[in-house]
Amino acid sequence: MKLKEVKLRHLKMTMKAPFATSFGSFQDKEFILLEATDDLGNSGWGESVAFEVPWYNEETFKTNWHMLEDFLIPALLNKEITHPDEVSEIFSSIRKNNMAKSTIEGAVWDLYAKRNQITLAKALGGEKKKIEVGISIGIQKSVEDLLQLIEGYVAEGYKRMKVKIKPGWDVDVMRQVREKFPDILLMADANSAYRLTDIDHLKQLDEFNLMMIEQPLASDDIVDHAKLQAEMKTPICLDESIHSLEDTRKAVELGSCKIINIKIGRVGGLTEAKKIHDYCQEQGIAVWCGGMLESGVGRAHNVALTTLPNFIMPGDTAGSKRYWEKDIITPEVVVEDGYITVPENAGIGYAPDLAVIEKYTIMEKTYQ
Ligand SMILES: O=C(O)CCC(=O)c1ccccc1C(=O)O
Ligand SMILES: [Mg+2]
Repeated sequence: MKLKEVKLRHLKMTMKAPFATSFGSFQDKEFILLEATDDLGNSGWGESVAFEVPWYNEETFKTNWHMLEDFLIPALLNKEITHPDEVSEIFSSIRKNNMAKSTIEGAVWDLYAKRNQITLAKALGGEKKKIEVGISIGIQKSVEDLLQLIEGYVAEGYKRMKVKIKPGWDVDVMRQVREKFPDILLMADANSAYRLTDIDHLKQLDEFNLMMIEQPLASDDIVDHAKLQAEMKTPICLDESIHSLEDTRKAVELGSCKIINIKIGRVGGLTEAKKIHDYCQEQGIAVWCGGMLESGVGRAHNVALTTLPNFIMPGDTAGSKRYWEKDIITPEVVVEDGYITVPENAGIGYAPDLAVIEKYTIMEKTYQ
């Protein structure tokens, strides 16, 4: 297959409610949608999960646009590609910029599946017909607000509650959540808000029977996480620290975590995500699929990846309506009783709605 044309669109969508983490709050989401057209006229879709501000990692949607326009699109246009795994090889001389790489690599995977008339899930080797999902809940104004939200999400059927924490919004909050909901699957995500010197404070979280604590320490650390894990009963899950299979191997060998959150963008695409999945499966390390407040296109990729067998814990891929008044795909991603039914149409399985996409588009540019 050959990519004959690539279109980048800069979209702006507004979430129903702000989402607050230890590093900042989001409501407007500006991001890049990529549409690649092959030699048969098929369209493959990818989404950049980089945010406007480099809080979560060093990339932004503008650095992604630059990388795509100046390096990544030219490296793929009109090149014969037999399998999407070749994309990461072609990009191997370009360092990092994983979210930029993943944007176009995802579109190539979608095209590959569409050309073979199979679902993206099947192309990846996934077999689940439905996937179990949880929900990630931002920092709230009051504990009452948080408890009320959790009550609603439990009633909707979400299988696992993830509560964002930061210094001043942690042990007491988790205690109150656990008291009110003694039996739910519960976890906390600190987004790197602590240091190893906070170890005595963090150890108090061991009381609450949490499934895991996600990324408590620095976003570039695996050494201090190993020291913390040795002292904590609660499993540590790494998010920000893991960019590749190599990072995963080192973290597992050091004992830095017992669980890995796989985000396709953070690791540079589906091929690397699958490698991490396979390695963790061999090592007995559980994985689950993280989220980046995606639109329907990125969400569809997450759904497909989660069909792989070692995604044994509910992910952060909530339904479209948790984020958007109107998502950009038809149908939207729907969660019923905590499950998403994996779509059966070829490729990502949801159809990007061009009319809706146009409404959210600020700028677009085509490359041939
Ligand atoms: O609902 C989602 O998409 C996941 C939300 C989430 O937790 C998150 C959102 C933005 C940046 C980082 C994270 C994270 O997983 O750390
Ligand atoms: Mg996280």
